[in-house]
Amino acid sequence: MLTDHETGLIRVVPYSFHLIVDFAVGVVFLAAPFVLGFKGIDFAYYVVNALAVLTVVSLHKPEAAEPQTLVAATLLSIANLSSPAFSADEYNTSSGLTAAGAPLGMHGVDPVTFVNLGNRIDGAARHTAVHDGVAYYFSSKETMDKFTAKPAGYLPQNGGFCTFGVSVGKKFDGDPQFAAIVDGKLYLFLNEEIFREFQKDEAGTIAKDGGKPVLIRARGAVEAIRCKTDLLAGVSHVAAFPDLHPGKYGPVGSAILADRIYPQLIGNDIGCGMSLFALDLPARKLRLDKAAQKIRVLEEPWHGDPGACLAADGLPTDLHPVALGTIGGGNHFCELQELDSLSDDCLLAGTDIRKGDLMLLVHSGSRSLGMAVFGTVLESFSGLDLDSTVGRTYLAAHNDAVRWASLNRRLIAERAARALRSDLRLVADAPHNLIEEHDDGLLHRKGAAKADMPLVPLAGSRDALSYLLVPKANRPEALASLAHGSGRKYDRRSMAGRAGTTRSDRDGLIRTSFGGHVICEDRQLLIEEAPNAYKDPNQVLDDLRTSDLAQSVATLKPLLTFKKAVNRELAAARRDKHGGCDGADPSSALVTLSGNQIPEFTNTWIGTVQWICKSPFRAHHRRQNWYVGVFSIDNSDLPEIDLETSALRIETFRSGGPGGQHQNTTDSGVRVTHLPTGLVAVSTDERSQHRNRRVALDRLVARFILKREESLARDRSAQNQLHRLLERGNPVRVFKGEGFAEMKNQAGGRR
Ligand SMILES: Nc1nc2c(ncn2[C@@H]2O[C@H](COP(=O)(O)O)[C@@H](O)[C@H]2O)c(=O)[nH]1
Ligand SMILES: [Mn+2]
Repeated sequence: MLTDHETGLIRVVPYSFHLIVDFAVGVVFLAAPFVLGFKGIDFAYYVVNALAVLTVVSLHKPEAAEPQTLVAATLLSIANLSSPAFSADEYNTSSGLTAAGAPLGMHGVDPVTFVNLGNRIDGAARHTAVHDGVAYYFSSKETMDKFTAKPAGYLPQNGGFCTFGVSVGKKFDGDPQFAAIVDGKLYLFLNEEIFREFQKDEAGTIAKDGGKPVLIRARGAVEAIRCKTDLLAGVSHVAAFPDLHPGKYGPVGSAILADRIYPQLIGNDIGCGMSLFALDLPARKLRLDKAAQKIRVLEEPWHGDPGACLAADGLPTDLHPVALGTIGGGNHFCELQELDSLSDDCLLAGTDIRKGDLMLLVHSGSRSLGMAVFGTVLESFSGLDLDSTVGRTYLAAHNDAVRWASLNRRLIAERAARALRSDLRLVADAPHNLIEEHDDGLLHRKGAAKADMPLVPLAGSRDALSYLLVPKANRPEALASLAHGSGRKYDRRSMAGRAGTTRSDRDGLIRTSFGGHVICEDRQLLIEEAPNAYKDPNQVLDDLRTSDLAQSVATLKPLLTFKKAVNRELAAARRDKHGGCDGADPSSALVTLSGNQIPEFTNTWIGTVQWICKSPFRAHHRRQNWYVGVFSIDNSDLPEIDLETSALRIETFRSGGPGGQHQNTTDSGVRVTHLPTGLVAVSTDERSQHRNRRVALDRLVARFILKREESLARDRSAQNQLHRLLERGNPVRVFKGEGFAEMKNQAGGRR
């Protein structure tokens, strides 16, 4: 056995040598305090360290590695408790961990010999392959290579859980001693008794597992969704899809019908969705390296005409123009893909797409517009009544954000297409975070694609195929929705230990197994969004197919994924200014106060506050005096909108909206102007003037709230400049030390 010292002078040494060195260190540490006459804490320090080293060395038995494995296993399982590892939910890894700490599948039995020859042979740790976070042992390199080339051909069904258990909705250990191969697929069972039960009705038991894909693949999330929807009043129907996973406010991959509006179910990225476009450029003509340079334009602000674009899409001409044409952070992306296969041309007749075409898949939402809209109802955990002013106002602003997000995806695609000198046409636009008014209630889709349309994209990951789906129309229980992606397997925080841990690992993250490129110059984001953070999209597709919810008509191969580029000149300038660091730490903070004695309180703080202490963050900095400027900002004079006053001008006009013939005979369109602010809202959405008036008023209120949010944000950034006015000296309060003890003046008052 060898040990690998990644940072040592001699990297790989025999394990026995490693043990001898450790043993010698232990003996020296034990002898040193006696020889050198140490006492007290020094004595204890050496003895405790010596005993720890010698205990670990003594645990080793050369012929069997179990003790170390056990220690590692215990530590790892404790570590795993604190970071959700969904793979434990999807795969049966009850046989423990490998020596390297990965969960072990199939009880260490070689799945390839089992499937190919029906032989149950134990694999060896030296032939280990890891798939989806689970390790499998193989009896030879040949079987391991076979598995790596095509894992799906050898993996046990139902994640290695007992097939009979799964058929009755339970997850029991699947023991390879009790196994069956049916149609080339491997099924495992808990014990002999259960295995005999299975033999009574093989086909029936296997068929039953196909009906429960969600329960098998995401049990934790299903339990979470049940809890969540049990707590919400007025929920009448829930549909969950195979990409289901826990989200910040609620389950992602779900459609929920309720009689109230639950903004929390949608969160702040209102209108997020996937839009797929076909380019007029065949993949064979693409120069990937050149395209990678050109597509960086997406990081620059967009310089188009926002007013014209917004108006053309029936949106207010000044609705959040600043962020238009840009992707945003998180897992949003613009991906250049090749149409890899097309299953049935006639199904796609309308779209005129062919194998070998270049496509763009854009995933983006409503940026800070959605955040501002959500910010107005952040605390409405018990939902909003559709007939309340706040409910209608939220929904109107939400609807605008959904349309804004769709327009934004189109603008992003147009920018990318222009950079690649190509035209483009829309193939599918499917939002997946939105609320819709339906006859039987309010349909909340969170990470569930709107599927009452001919084609729906299903995103894989930047290193997996994506798919184009045709939804099945005859499944009302799916609430006109579908899976939107593969869904997260690991949360963002836990990705730090799962990807990009070594330099070569990190370098690998910007290449894909399809020979593609990834542009993501934010290292943390690159790791958080690594392909292994996601479930297998092929499995999601399989689940959709077996549940008869959709069929795939095209596969899309990722070539170039754009997420985030750094403007190198700007970054260098910023680094120079901040003396080598990027100046990313916050230099000011905004504190909002409420209550009735605010002036009395703030008067004792406004001015300069001094802190006397060596900085715990800058150990070598000699400075001991730090100053903070405290300024008061009063935003209580922002006007409230009052719809009952004569401050409104309401005009009607002949509408070009969906009024059909009706539109020519009456003035159904309504324009409302709020005279003090000049804000205008228009509606031609409805046939009746009365309803258009209501919609326009709702829009006006929503726009007013947005304006307030935007102006507050602007004020905040102006106020952040205040720290430049800081006076160093003459402090109103002085604090000392890491405990911030306040220093008093001679009269015993504040200094
Ligand atoms: N083709 C790509 N798909 C990706 C990428 N990163 C993530 N994804 C998939 O998109 C969905 C988006 O999920 P959401 O809940 O945040 O809307 C996710 O489930 C993945 O399947 C990528 O770079 N390329
Ligand atoms: Mn999304």
